[in-house]
Amino acid sequence: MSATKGLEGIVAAESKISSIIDDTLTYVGYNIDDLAENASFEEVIYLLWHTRLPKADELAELKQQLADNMSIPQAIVDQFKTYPLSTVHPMAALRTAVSLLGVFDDEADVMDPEANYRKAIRLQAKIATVVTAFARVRKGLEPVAPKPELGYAANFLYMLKGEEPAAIEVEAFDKALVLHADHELNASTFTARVCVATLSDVYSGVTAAIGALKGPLHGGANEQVMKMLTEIGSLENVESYIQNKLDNKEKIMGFGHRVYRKGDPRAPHLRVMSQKLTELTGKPELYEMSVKIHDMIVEQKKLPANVDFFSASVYDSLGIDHDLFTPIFAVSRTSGWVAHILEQYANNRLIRPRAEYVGPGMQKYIPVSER
Ligand SMILES: CC(=O)SCCNC(=O)CCNC(=O)[C@H](O)C(C)(C)COP(=O)(O)OP(=O)(O)OC[C@H]1O[C@@H](n2cnc3c(N)ncnc32)[C@H](O)[C@@H]1OP(=O)(O)O
Ligand SMILES: O=C([O-])CC(=O)C(=O)O
Repeated sequence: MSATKGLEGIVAAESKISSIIDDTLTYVGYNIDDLAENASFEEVIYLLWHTRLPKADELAELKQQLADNMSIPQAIVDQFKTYPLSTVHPMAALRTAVSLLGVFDDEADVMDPEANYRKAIRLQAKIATVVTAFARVRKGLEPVAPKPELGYAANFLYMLKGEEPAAIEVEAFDKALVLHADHELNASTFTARVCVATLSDVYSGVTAAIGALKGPLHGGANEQVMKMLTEIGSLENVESYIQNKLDNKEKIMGFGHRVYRKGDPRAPHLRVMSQKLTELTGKPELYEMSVKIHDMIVEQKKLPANVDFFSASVYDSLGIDHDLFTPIFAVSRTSGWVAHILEQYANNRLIRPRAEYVGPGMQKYIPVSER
C-alpha cells in the first residue's frame, strides 16, 4: 500500500456537476466561456442544483425564493458584535456564522431531499447577508436589509455598501460569481463531500468547506494576491519584488494549479474585467502590475495564472475590502458545495481512504516510571 501525496490524479467520486477535461471547464456540459458571457449567477445555481438550465418560470421562482430567504437571525448580528472585531478574519466569522445558521434552522437535521433543497436555498440566500452584515458591523455600521427586487449580485453589493451599485459593477460581480461557482473535486468541495458522506447535515458540510477554502493554497490565495500587489505598490517595483521571490523559491500566489496545465480558463475572463474596471476606477497601474507579474511567472516558471490572480484587482476595483475576497469566493462556491452535497446524499457511501503507515514497528509499552 503506497500513498499518493495530495491524492493527485485520484478519481474519488463520480459527478454530473462540473468537469475539467484537457483544461476545459464545463458546468453540466456547458463551457465556462459560454456561461461567463451569457448566464446569470442564479441560472448557474439552478444549473448546478438541477443539472439543467431553468426555464423562465423556474428561474423566476428561484430568484423569488432567494430573495424571500435573505434575512438572517438577529442573534448572528448580535454575536458578530461580541467578536474581537479589529482582528477576526471574515472567513472565521463566516465559518462560525454558517454553523450558527444551522443552529437556527429547525430542519437542520431533517435528511429528506425536499428538506435538504429548502436548506440549500436558505443557505445560499443567507450567506450573502452574513458576509455583508459582518463587513458592516465591524465598521460600526448597521447591516442593510436586502432589496427583494434586486438580483443576487446587485443585492450583495447593495447590502455591502448601502447604495445601489452601477450596472457595470453588477455585471462584473455577477460574472465573478458565475466563474467561481463550481470546480469539480477541489479541496473545499471534497471536504464538503467527505463531511456529508457520514450523513452529517448540509450546514456541517458547508462549514467544513469554508474552513478548507480559507487556506492560502486554495481560496485564500485571492487575498494574498492583493497583499502582494499592495506591497509592490507600483509598476517599477514589480521586477525586483518578483525576481527576489523567485530567487528565494517562494510561491507566487495566484499561479499554478493541480489540474490545469496550459491555463485556467476562468483567468482570461477576469483579466478582461480587471483591465476594464481598473481603467474605469482610474487605477490602470494595478492591471499593468498584474500583467507584468503574469508575464514574469509564465516566462520563468511556465506557470499560468489561476482564478485567484486577476480576481484580486477586479474586487479591489469594485471597492471591496481585501479580506472579503475569500468570503465572496465562499458565497459563490456555496452553490457548488451544495450541489455536490446533494449529489453525495443521492448516491452515498462513506468516504474513508487508507493511510500508508510509515511510523515505528511494533513497540512494547513501557510504564511511565521506567521511561
Ligand atoms: C481556487 C484555487 O484554489 S486556485 C489555487 C490557489 N492557490 C494559489 O494560487 C497558491 C499558489 N499556488 C500553489 O501553491 C500551487 O500551485 C497549488 C497549491 C495551487 C497546486 O499545488 P500542487 O499541485 O501541489 O503543486 P506543487 O505545490 O507541488 O508545485 C509543483 C511545483 O511548482 C512550483 N509552484 C507551484 N505553484 C507555484 C507558485 N504559485 N509559485 C512558484 N512556484 C510554484 C512548486 O514550488 C513546485 O516546484 P518544485 O517541483 O520545484 O518543488
Ligand atoms: O480546483 C482546484 O483545485 C482549485 C480551484 O481552482 C477552485 O476550487 O476553483
